Amino acid sequence: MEAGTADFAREAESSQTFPLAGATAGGNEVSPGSHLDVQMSMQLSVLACRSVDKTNLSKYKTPSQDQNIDEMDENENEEILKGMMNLMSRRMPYIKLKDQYNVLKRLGSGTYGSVVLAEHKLQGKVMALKLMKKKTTKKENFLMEYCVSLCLSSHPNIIKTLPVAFETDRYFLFAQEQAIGDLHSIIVPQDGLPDIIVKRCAMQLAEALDFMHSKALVHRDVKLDNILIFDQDCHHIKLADFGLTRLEGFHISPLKGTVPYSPPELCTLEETDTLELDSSLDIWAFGILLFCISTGYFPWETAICQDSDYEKFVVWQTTGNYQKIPSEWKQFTWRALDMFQKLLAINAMTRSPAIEVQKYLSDPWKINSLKDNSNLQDN
Ligand SMILES: Nc1ncnc2c1ncn2[C@@H]1O[C@H](COP(=O)(O)OP(=O)(O)OP(=O)(O)O)[C@@H](O)[C@H]1O
Repeated sequence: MEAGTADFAREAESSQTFPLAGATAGGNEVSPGSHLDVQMSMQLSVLACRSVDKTNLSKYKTPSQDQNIDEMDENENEEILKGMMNLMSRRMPYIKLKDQYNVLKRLGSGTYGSVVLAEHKLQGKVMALKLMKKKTTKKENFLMEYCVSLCLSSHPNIIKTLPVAFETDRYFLFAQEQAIGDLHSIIVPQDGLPDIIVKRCAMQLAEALDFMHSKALVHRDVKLDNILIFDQDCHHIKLADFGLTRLEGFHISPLKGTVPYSPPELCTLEETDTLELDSSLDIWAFGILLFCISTGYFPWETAICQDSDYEKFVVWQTTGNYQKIPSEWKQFTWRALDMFQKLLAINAMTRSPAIEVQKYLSDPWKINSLKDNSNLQDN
């Protein structure tokens, strides 16, 4: 069994235990209620199981096969996603929200809609419902986000999407487990979070990104608001919002995604040009996010040379001259700087995989945390 297949199989089992509104055992009908039937959940999960795992394939490939395997990988994943979206599209129930759910409160909102806490009236199950306005959301994009979220949700650091999706007059909706907030809400501006919490977040996010990237999926919107927390000390955090997620190789236009997190190759893209999507885009955003949670601010606004903060970073990187370290980077230890240089490599081809951060977890990252440690030892 390929890595990841067991997770998806577990997902298939767990979706059978999720309360099903009026589903007939083994039948195809979806009740006027909102839950997917058992067979539908199984089909989705089986399709997800077939997803090719790049890390596993690479064990068997010779260098001359590289290109073919990558193409096969992406094509197969695309077919799987299309299959899931087709199934979903044909089975998605149409309901009146108020008939089946009590909306308890708003949990958050974003560019494409809002997220509310809701209780299923019959089953009493409480869940987060993501609502996307039909006026501004193509059904295809909704289905893509839902299917990608469902495929990835077996990972412990990715938000769990429930087999519940439906439409109302005004919205497309799907359900997820409820978090207590997002990383943005706990960052202390201009100060950041303590080293120990930053490293906790780094480790969990690296695992989530590594999992996505092994399925040839690129998140494209890694940012503070999209990291959901389950406790104030970040012992348990999860990557969320797969609205922009696409397969590697997809062509993206300039300025999709959030600017301070965008890598130079995207910021400098001409209006009419496109960029072939690659996981290195998420790695850059991950590096920026780690800087943000460590310091409480962004290292620069936009990764273009007209931005003086970014320009100083480029000079330091291209000259390799440690005398040229910009002041805001001097608060980090040599080890942390080494890690940041790998995540924020200006040349996208040389950026490390997210999981590289694991090598740095036993070192202090902030210089003031070194002082704190020595004070602790002195006492
Ligand atoms: N499962 C959840 N539990 C608790 N809060 C959530 C959950 N999902 C989302 N939120 C909150 O709602 C906010 C918006 O959610 P989300 O990012 O999914 O919406 P969006 O419209 O896709 O946003 P964006 O503008 O980033 O594309 C999040 O930043 C978070 O604060």
